Amino acid sequence: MPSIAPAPLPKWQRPSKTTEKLDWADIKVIDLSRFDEPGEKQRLAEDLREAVHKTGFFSITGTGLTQDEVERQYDIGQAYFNLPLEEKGDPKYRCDFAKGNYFGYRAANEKKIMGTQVLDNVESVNIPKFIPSNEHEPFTPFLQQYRSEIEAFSRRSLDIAAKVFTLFSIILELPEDYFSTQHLYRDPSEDHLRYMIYRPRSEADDAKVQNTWSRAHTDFGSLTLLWSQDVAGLQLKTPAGEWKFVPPVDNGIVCNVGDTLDFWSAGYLKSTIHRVVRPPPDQAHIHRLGLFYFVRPGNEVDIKPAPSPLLKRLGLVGEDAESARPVRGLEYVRERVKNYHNHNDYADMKGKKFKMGNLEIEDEAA
Ligand SMILES: O=C(O)CCC(=O)C(=O)O
Ligand SMILES: [Fe+2]
Repeated sequence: MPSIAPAPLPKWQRPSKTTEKLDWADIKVIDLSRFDEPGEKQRLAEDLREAVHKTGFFSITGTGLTQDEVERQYDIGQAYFNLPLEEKGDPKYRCDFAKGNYFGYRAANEKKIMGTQVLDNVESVNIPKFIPSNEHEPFTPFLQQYRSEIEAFSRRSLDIAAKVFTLFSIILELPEDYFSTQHLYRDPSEDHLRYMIYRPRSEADDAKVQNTWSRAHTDFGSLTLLWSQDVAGLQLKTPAGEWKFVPPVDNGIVCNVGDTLDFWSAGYLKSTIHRVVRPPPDQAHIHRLGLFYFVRPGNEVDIKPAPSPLLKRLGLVGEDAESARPVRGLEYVRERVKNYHNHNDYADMKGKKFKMGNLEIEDEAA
């Protein structure tokens, strides 16, 4: 097939940071630039321990990605969302929520929020890993033009995540590759690179839904990489139950632990509740474009507490942890996506739990 040069794209403009005084979370920043030097991994793991145990949110810098490489992904995302709805919303390329399949396009304005008439304002597209088992998953022709650079970025994202998994393994006193080998690029999983945009609503509509742009939730997989977002809105819930804004970190990536890693570590690595609210007044008009990589567990991987000496000493896993009938990676993620998205109303889930086999997670603690 002759290669066709991709259409040139308008540059995405990074929005200015807010000048409002917000209640920011204290986020640990881990610099990965010396990751491969002797003793460095161990030092970084120690530095990270408290943050992952308390909230599971932290930032990484020194990832090897340049600003230009990252912004190119925003250019592609912006151009994609500017397509007419008939094109990006073609049913062939949409998420199939009835099956819990999150690959493809999720349209805005199709679901109501918290029982009101106010509509969901989020559009996203989830791009699966570029491996043979995903050949028939949705990947729209527009994005296909940029396939080689999207694929390169997707692969590098998981390479970065693998470094974080190494730190988690060290923290739990497991072999260094314990988690990274359960999240290999070549193995089928629900991993995806995501472009996501929130469309501003009127102040009056936002007020009807308590300013909710994305309701409180935990992430469904193992680890989320969220490229530094200058439009404030993401908030995490602290162990004391307070909502705090997650601060941007220049040329950094905010990371947060998801449900499956929380289960895998018997709750030692925290999958913390977070949400997105209407941005502060100086940013509330901005179309809030975001870039993410969601790492999910391998489809066939057993989600059960790891045989970690630390977790055993803490009494978090018993010696017999190996015998319970575990839930598998694909099973958990598909069921969780279905439960979350396959309906017409993003209701308030305060106090509700999601259960699957021996796994249970609170969507939002009361
Ligand atoms: O848009 C954001 O800042 C966070 C979105 C999020 O939490 C998610 O998509 O899981
Ligand atoms: Fe999330």
